[in-house]
Amino acid sequence: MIIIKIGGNAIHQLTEDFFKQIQIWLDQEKQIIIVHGGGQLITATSQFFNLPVQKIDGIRKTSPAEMLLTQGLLSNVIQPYFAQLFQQHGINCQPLNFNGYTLLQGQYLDQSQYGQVGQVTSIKTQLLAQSPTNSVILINSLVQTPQGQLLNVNADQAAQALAVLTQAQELILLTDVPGILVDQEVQTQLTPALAQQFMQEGQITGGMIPKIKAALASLKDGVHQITITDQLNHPGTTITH
Ligand SMILES: Nc1ncnc2c1ncn2[C@@H]1O[C@H](COP(=O)(O)OP(=O)(O)O)[C@@H](O)[C@H]1O
Ligand SMILES: CC(=O)N[C@@H](CCC(=O)OP(=O)(O)O)C(=O)O
Repeated sequence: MIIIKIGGNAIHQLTEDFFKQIQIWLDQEKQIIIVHGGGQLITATSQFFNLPVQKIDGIRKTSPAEMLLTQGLLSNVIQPYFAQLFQQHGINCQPLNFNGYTLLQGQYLDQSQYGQVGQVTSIKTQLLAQSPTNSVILINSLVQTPQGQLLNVNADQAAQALAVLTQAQELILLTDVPGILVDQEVQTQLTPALAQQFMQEGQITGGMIPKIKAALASLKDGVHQITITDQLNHPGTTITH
């Protein structure tokens, strides 16, 4: 099992090599789940509609109006766009939480602080078992509570939870930078202690914070290979003990 999270900013930089690598892994009978983001489009659309945009350490504070917009964009705009991209490259793709058909189940993270924001608590494993082989599973980061309420989850956190719950071999966070940069240099390897230090010193900020936290939590919970990079064939930053 390989979990690949593709950030909203990384959507536009997927290369032919990316799709070739995915097909190679599928041919090797690896199961691949892609978790896509879309934060950039959510922010731009919110601003267009004069909805306040507030992020706390990279997590979007989500009002009920913002939740509707987020759900619409992730499920009806970004996910179909991704599905089409895969199909155009000849890769079978199974969207698994498209309009209420959710793989991820969850609960509120902290409603008083973040509003309609969730965290993943479990996955519907029977949906995974039913999905066809030789096909990429494509999901967004919305979760459904036991009461049926949809909540917004940061896509890095969703990918981390999924990696841990599926005991994935590898978690790859694809973003718009070639790795963790410190003094403009990519850190090829980062230990948890160094990562904490760089966050405390303010060398790692904004959207990189949920990525680092997701990487550290995955490492602690048994995911052995965790990479933050901009391309599958670039080494990026490996998070390791
Ligand atoms: N130390 C750092 N190294 C690299 N990027 C960083 C660092 N600190 C903050 N960032 C920011 O994190 C961004 C990636 O997070 P984000 O914009 O949320 O991407 P994504 O949409 O892929 O999740 C980078 O574009 C960069 O602006
Ligand atoms: C709660 C929360 O922060 N949800 C994220 C979900 C999308 C996301 O994480 O997209 P990127 O990976 O492109 O940043 C958001 O609303 O932006």
